[in-house]
Amino acid sequence: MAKMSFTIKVPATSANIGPGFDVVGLSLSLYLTLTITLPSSSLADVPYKAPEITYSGEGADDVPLDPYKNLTTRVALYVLRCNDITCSPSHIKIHAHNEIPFGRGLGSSGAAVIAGVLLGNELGKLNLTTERLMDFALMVERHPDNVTAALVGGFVGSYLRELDEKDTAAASVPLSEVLPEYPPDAGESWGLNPPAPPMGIGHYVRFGWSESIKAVAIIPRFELSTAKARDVLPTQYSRKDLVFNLQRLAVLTTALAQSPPDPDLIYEAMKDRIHQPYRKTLIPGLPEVTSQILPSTHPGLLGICLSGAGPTILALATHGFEAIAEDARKIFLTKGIDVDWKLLEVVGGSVVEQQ
Ligand SMILES: Nc1ncnc2c1ncn2[C@@H]1O[C@H](COP(=O)(O)OP(=O)(O)O)[C@@H](O)[C@H]1O
Ligand SMILES: N[C@@H](CCOP(=O)(O)O)C(=O)O
Repeated sequence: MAKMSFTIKVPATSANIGPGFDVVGLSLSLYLTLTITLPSSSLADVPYKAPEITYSGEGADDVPLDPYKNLTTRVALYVLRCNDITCSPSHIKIHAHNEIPFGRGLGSSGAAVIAGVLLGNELGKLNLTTERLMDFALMVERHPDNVTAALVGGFVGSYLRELDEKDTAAASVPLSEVLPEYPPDAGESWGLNPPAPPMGIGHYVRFGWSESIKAVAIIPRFELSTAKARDVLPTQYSRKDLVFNLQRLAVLTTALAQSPPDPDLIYEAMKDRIHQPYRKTLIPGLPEVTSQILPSTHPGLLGICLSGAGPTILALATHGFEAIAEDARKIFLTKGIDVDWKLLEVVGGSVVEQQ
């Protein structure tokens, strides 16, 4: 039987970049790559067979290989079912190779969600626009910073449109309804389609990025789920703290595009009072690393912050990468935490390629 295949390659992301909590994201050079093989001839006479998943790389020991439990294939099925396609094509094989560590603040779940949306779009031959792909991703991920950067690439800012009452209700359905448990028990029907997203939920703009700036990801060897790191955040903030972040974010989005980048401007512009102060209880060493590694002590450093919900630290720098990472390692070691570090580039967004 002749086979056809295609690949879906989705980058890692670092969200927030200090003051831009739930607003800005950066796509980085670590990838989740799916290779999908499907039979080219009809299998009308053969019983249906659900996708067969194999997996290598980060998370390989933990990730569910059951297509009704795996995040990526569940999201693909959500996209298909919202478009009146009841299941994936029969007899497909999906190999996932993942370089993005789980639960470290480098957007592994955002990448899995975008991979799933793109997979559903390809399998269903749906030709969805970028805007509609985003709608589906936002029904699962709910904050736009990682998924936008993972889909479109680069340094991006995004907001969620104010929805009317009906669309607010549609966009607020629990995740268990968006990604219900499948398949039904033998003999039972698949039920109604899951709730489709409202149209045009997310909007974004890509900022400039100075090519001289690289990202040092200092990755502690422990996982922190984004849900847990969101649970420690307050629901209300003082005007002083909001203005502190807004002032810095306004400067940061342009300062990172300037050549040469100005460390005096950027270091201060990457400070935050909305999420990092609350997350330090979950990440021993966070305040020390972000306050002791400075442009004056580490030439080349531009700014330093928590990556996404953590625990990874993101240092933006033009040179001196190793000294920054090794000194961060020393500080984390005083708290009993070992780290790995990677020098990453800012890259383009997701790519689907027919083989
Ligand atoms: N490639 C993947 N395939 C399936 N599930 C994934 C994949 N990547 C991440 N996940 C799921 O997302 C979880 C991590 O999400 P989250 O807590 O938001 O952290 P992160 O900062 O890495 O996005 C993992 O524990 C796993 O359940
Ligand atoms: N804005 C979110 C970003 C979460 O990113 P992740 O990579 O940790 O999933 C937050 O800060 O909670």
